[in-house]
Amino acid sequence: MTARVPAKVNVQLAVGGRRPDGFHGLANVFLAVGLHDEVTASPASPADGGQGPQLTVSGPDARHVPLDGSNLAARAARLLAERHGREPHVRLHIAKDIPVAGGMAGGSADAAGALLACDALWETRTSPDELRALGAELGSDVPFALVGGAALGQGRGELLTPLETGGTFHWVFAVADGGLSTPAVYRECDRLREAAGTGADADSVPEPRPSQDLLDALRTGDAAALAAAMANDLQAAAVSLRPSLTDTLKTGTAAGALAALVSGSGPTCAFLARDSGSASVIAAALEDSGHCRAARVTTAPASGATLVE
Ligand SMILES: C[C@](O)(CO)[C@H](O)COP(=O)(O)OP(=O)(O)OC[C@H]1O[C@@H](n2ccc(N)nc2=O)[C@H](O)[C@@H]1O
Ligand SMILES: Nc1ncnc2c1ncn2[C@@H]1O[C@H](COP(=O)(O)OP(=O)(O)OP(=O)(O)O)[C@@H](O)[C@H]1O
Repeated sequence: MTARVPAKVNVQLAVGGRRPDGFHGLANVFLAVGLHDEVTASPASPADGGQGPQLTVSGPDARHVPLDGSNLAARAARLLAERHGREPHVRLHIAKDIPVAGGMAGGSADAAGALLACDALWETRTSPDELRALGAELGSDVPFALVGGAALGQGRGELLTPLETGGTFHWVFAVADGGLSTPAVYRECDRLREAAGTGADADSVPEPRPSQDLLDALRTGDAAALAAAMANDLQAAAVSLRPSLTDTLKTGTAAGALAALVSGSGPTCAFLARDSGSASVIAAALEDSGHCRAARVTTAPASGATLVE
């Protein structure tokens, strides 16, 4: 059973104060984009070796993906098996195309794909609500990878409200050399807030809210209006940890992007383009500049995790 799962960009990431549990309250507007990982689950028996899922990974970034029990796809398979009182005997293969530690929720996509593919293989018939709840136990971005399209994530990002979208948005993603750690970027966001004297806790940071202009732009498919409303509260923290991102962002803007922003916790940078022609021009400029490892052109919205086999 193979599940195909999209990456995401956060067109708005409003970060509230740090909560007592260490997470941050969010108004997180997710948009699924057309870069995908595929997770294949096939039968395995204990005789094949090991107790838990047996994992293999292919793709250009495969060497950066952990193959031990910490892998989010393996954790997802174990969690689903435990919930259904069965052994997690399965072979999992991840065909990885989403940049690793890039702020595009690649690990979360693999967790969502493993939940869906194992549920089909094991015929455990888990409801979509229960799959999303299991996903939330694995990570804040996992429920969205199951749902796809566009959605507002509240709480720590796991409480989803689907959003309407009109038309197709054209994107370019500048993939950086090396990743950024999501917890480190949230910590840097707190540090910058404390250094600015505003405080970082939930009682000192205003409640994050989605922008109505942004939701309207998504609904009407108005790329220029979406560009004007996009914002990422983690961008300053990602740039503080990786100052060279400023050059990447400037390169895409100079090449005609309607807007440039860091994708989630970075370091991938996202550029919204007017149309597919403009996206190609932006991608070529980014590749020529040497400010990124690769530039990927794609469209949004994309569907959530889907079984393809
Ligand atoms: C940056 C985003 O990708 C935007 O969608 C997400 O907020 C991160 O989601 P994720 O990678 O699924 O993160 P999780 O695995 O849930 O949490 C990893 C770590 O990120 C930080 N974290 C995550 C989500 C959140 N709302 N507040 C946080 O402070 C915490 O330090 C947490 O221990
Ligand atoms: N299946 C997986 N694919 C990639 N990384 C994984 C996976 N499982 C665990 N990891 C670990 O998680 C870390 C973050 O990987 P991931 O690619 O999900 O980052 P990200 O895209 O920045 O996440 P997010 O956007 O959700 O914050 C990696 O450095 C790796 O150690």
